[in-house]
Amino acid sequence: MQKIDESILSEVIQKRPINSYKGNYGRILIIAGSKQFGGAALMSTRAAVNAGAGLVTVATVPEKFTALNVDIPEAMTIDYNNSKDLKEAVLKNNVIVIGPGLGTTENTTDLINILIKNVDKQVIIMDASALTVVSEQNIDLNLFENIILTPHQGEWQRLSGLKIPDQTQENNLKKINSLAPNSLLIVKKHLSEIYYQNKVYQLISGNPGMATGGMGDTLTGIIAAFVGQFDYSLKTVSAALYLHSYIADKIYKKDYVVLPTKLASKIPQTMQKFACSKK
Ligand SMILES: NC(=O)C1=CN([C@@H]2O[C@H](COP(=O)(O)OP(=O)(O)OC[C@H]3O[C@@H](n4cnc5c(N)ncnc54)[C@H](O)[C@@H]3O)[C@@H](O)[C@H]2O)[C@@H](O)CC1
Ligand SMILES: Nc1ncnc2c1ncn2[C@@H]1O[C@H](COP(=O)(O)OP(=O)(O)O)[C@@H](O)[C@H]1O
Ligand SMILES: [Mg+2]
Repeated sequence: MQKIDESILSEVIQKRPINSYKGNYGRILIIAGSKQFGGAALMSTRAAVNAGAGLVTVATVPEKFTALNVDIPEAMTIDYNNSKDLKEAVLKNNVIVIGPGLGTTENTTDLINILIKNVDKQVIIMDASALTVVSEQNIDLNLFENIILTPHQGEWQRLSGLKIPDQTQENNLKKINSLAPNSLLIVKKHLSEIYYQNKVYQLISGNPGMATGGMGDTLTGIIAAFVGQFDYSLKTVSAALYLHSYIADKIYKKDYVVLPTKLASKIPQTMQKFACSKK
């Protein structure tokens, strides 16, 4: 089993070419949030914008537009219950996050079905409520050509049927190979693991200060921005996962709890540090 360490950051994070423009850095659609869980959409979006995504659109409930526009004016907003707008956004964007804060209502099932009908080669990052609904409704994950799954251990238990003590690397590998062999799976926990193409990779950073609501939502935004700017590969996703915990570890040296909003605020300076450290 390979470890994911700091060297991945300078390997993946690139200095920007002088004549580049926002269109070079990914079009990200984040389908997230609900009346109850607006913060999840905000935290995912903030992380995507701060991690350098070129253009970010959030599909959410209109009640959250003002909060989003005030907190993250860089992002655009659409109503996910307007299926025409959502369909257009799915077609237009190349990386799509679905799940944070959606809740497990029929509405979330409808959103997943719209995605299934309209998606082609876009990279899907499926998290949180979308994973729970997929487990409950037995939705076939193989309908997505490029999919990254980011369950925590509770969500992975629902998806895989494996109880937490049984979530060994061997069992997880077997399960993902039968559920969605072409996916990239991140099982989030202390020392998160990536399962990809029949191999396991383990993160060697992170801390218990990260055990706070919104930390996973923030990760989805970072992964989306990285895939949008760099490429869809194991290395890129590993770098996104590492950056998240790397910044959290720096904050944890001084702060008892690692606030997701604080973590997000430190993404641009940390990325610049690794981009500039390249020879
Ligand atoms: N501010 C916000 O709007 C927030 C919204 N959130 C949203 O709330 C919805 C429910 O997500 P939750 O994850 O809270 O609830 P879930 O019900 O999906 O997961 C929690 C369950 O999983 C179990 N569990 C086992 N191992 C776990 C682990 N390592 N980490 C977390 N849980 C573990 C817990 O005991 C509990 O039974 C999602 O849509 C999520 O995105 C959360 O992200 C928190 C912040
Ligand atoms: N004790 C811990 N050690 C290391 N990382 C942790 C710890 N607790 C939580 N994390 C990390 O924080 C994130 C939590 O994700 P998640 O449970 O989905 O949060 P939320 O849904 O509230 O946004 C994951 O990346 C997980 O690995
Ligand atoms: Mg989560």
